[in-house]
Amino acid sequence: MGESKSKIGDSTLSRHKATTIQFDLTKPLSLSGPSNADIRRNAMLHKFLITSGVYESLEETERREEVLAQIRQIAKDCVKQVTSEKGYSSKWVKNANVVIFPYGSYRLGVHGPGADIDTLCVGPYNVRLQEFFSYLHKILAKMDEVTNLQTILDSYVPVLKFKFQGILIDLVYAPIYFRIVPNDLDLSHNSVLGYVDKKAVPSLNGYRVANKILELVPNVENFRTTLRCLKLWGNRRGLYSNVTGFLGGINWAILVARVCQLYPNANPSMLVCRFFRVYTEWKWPNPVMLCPLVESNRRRFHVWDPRKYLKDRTSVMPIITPVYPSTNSSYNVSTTTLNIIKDQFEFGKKMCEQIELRNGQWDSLFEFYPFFEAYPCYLLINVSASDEEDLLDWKGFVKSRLMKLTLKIERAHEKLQCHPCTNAYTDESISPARHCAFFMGLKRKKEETTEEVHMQTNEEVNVLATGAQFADEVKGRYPNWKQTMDINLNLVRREEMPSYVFRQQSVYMLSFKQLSKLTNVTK
Ligand SMILES: Nc1ncnc2c1ncn2[C@@H]1O[C@H](COP(=O)(O)OP(=O)(O)OP(=O)(O)O)[C@@H](O)[C@H]1O
Ligand SMILES: [Mg+2]
Repeated sequence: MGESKSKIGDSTLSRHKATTIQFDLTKPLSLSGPSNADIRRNAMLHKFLITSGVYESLEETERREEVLAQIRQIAKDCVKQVTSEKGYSSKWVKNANVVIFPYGSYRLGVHGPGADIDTLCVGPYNVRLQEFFSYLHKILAKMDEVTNLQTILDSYVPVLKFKFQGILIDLVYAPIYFRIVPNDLDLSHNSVLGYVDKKAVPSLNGYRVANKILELVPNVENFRTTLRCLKLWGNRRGLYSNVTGFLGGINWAILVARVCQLYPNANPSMLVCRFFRVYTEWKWPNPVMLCPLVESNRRRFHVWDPRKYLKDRTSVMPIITPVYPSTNSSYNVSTTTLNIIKDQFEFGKKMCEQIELRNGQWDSLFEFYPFFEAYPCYLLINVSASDEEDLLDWKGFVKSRLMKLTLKIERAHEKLQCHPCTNAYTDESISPARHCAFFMGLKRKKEETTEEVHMQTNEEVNVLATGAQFADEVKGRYPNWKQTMDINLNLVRREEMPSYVFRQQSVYMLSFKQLSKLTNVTK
């Protein structure tokens, strides 16, 4: 096929040495287009995607647009009201404006049914983030169409999360140093970053990144279809979750976009197979980048660069955002989760080879990962609170700390390997609104033995002690912790797995379309 493998992730780099990291972008690996067989496989893939329910209905698309229009109006009223209450003239109030920029998977055009809409709201400088969120929170709390309202101010990107007519919205806000925010505001040029506070840059960049990705791929439609495939695949193989140390939407988007650049004329079925070929060959921690790193003369922001910054040398699977200031979007991936991801990519490569060789079915590639069969023992992390609202915040916090638990166990028990499950489960017999459970598979590391070995009693005791320590730390670190919020950890053997896990697992295994209609399952 005239393809060259030589430059994938470059060199034989085995350890993270900044000086030997490959920063140059290689040229396409192949300019070949699809053969007749590729065209047939692509048609089968397309059918498979439709039956898997990754596309939303026209009705839902229209509803999303209506919801965005309503949110724009509410946000605009909100800035007007805050401006007025702060004593600005009636002219200021009249001119107070916001511009809404959807980003994330919605902007990329790859969102499935039930996906969130990530929305950037740019407002005037006189309405600060806290004021905007607090005012908007009050307005939304009174609306019947709004549920699950949550303001998260202490995260890297402060966000207001809510469901509007059942559609999940993640709203971020950036006040800009303009007296009047023009409706045709252009965020593409780097100079726009000079008009916002440093803290607002990550909020603006979500939108800038999505736009840049679309600009940098050779064929947007092929990119979209391939990305839909990989998002579905990642979900089914238990790899779709940034917070648990695997890969989130942005990571999949950049990984796929790079493959599209390497094979500019390939169709989606080819690109899916090339994806696994490229990333099973990739020499991590060489970074995946879509364009060269851009530095600014003013050096106002940190641009990811292990040649300059020691901290950036700890990235194990760098996937770099394509706009200034570039960051490593996969900072949560650890050596443990990278190994799990690599194993799964090998699985993907094997399945694709069979599909290509024997004209196999796509189902085999997209098989669900049998998480609850894969390990002899599991750590069960029970999380509870007194009501639904408290549980929502508390379990979110616990989930964001699970990565730390993985590292803690592996550090304390060198022989063990941890595999966090990306889904949360609920024992319906307790009270779904007040409890949920996370699981981690545990086994001896590969080099120890290829056989499954149950943990010894002293190991079990030690793991539970590490777990108890983790539980205390999480409670201590959670700023809104209450006596009624609890977390406890137990070990469960595979044969003793509680039955609610299997009932809910089968719910997860339903297609996305059906899944989005079920409200009692936590993503
Ligand atoms: N780790 C990160 N680094 C840089 N940007 C991020 C990161 N996480 C999220 N973002 C930004 O926020 C956007 C929305 O994140 P989100 O997790 O909703 O992904 P998504 O691409 O919308 O996929 P999904 O369909 O799962 O919602 C991303 O597209 C990206 O621009
Ligand atoms: Mg999203």
